Amino acid sequence: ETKKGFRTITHSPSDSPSILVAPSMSRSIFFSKIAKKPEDIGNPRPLEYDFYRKSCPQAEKIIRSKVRSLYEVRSDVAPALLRLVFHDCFIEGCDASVLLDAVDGIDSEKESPPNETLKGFDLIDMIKSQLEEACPGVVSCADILVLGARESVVLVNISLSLSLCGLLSYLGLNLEFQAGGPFYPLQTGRRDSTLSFSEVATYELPNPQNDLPQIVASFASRGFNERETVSLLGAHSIGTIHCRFILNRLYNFGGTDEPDPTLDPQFLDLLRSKCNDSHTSLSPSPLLSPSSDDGSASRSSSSQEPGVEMDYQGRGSGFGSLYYRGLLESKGILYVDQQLTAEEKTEAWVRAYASDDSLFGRDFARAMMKLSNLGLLTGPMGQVRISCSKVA
Ligand code: HEM
Ligand SMILES: [Ca+2]
Repeated sequence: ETKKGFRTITHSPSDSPSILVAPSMSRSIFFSKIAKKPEDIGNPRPLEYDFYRKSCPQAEKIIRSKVRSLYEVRSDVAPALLRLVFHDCFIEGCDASVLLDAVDGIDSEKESPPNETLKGFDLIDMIKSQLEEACPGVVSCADILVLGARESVVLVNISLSLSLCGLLSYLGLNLEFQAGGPFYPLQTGRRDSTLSFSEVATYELPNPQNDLPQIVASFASRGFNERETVSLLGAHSIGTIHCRFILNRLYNFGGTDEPDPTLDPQFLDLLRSKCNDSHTSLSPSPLLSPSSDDGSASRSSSSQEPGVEMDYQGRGSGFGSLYYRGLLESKGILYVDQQLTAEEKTEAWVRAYASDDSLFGRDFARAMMKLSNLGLLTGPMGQVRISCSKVA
């Protein structure tokens, strides 16, 4: 009873000025309707390395092997889990709030417009059910999200370096390669929220049409500097962008009836060949015009929607550096991506990462650790859900 409504906000982004928060959406008003402050909660416990060592010693191993086995059969596993952790941690911290279904007429984050094309909920459920078999009620969905994203990053890099190794040995070059990319250590012991923050997600997740000052302000409101922001966007090395997010750049940029003039002309042709004009009327950007569509319906239909692979040249190797090299050649797919080269203060980092993979790897790993530790909700706050989409 009193458990429901527990919420700690160690990190409260709207306390700091954020141009992305609509004035009408005052957080305190929103919370006061649904959140009760617990009377006697004790001190929150810090995270620990291998938090589950006694309660569920095989937890991290189960997550790793499940992500790996899913990755072998589904190529979208890594991008789905990586994006999911960003969308969870950015909104009220890493508390699995993004996974909750709507209940009793309260909208869920999942259904908020910026989350309409999120994927990977089914993957989290599969991992969770294996953990529930091994240790019922012990491992939080929030920890599954951060650990699952970390395993995805490692896998992407392993497979990329292996394919590079394969190519080199095919060419008769026997160079030694260290497989595996930026692995980052993560502490555990996060707990799951009992609340979903639909309005916060709607107004505070960055929009693909944001310009550089908006991107910088948005990430700064979560404690990220420009260097960290540029490195995090390197996540856009993998996955798919649906056409709806870039149609305006291709056909009618800022109402001009012309494409975005900063796009490389050949690249523009390539993107147009994947996203033709007829899609314009079919799919207005949900991020520009929030719709009342059911989130799950548009999620399943978005898998059939046309899109552009982020590694569009089949570039294979190079999580990070090839994304940044693309930006230097005016071949950013999203408007936000290309905005990273709009000013010297961020372009300098784009250049640095374009030419130095290991610098990028280190910075990305550090920024992912920081992202994974936003807004901690630890015992005795929150709860451990049994099913990740429902409050326990
Ligand atoms: C300014 C900040 C950002 C904006 C506006 C943004 C926006 C977007 C958009 C519009 C898509 C395409 C979604 C679709 O077509 O379904 C996307 C995909 C993706 N984003 Fe971001 N993003 C941002 C930052 C990040 C960060 C920080 C991460 C992770 C650390 C991330 C990870 C991903 C991944 C992995 C995908 C591919 C998803 C997939 O293929 O399923 N993004 N992003
Ligand atoms: Ca969250």
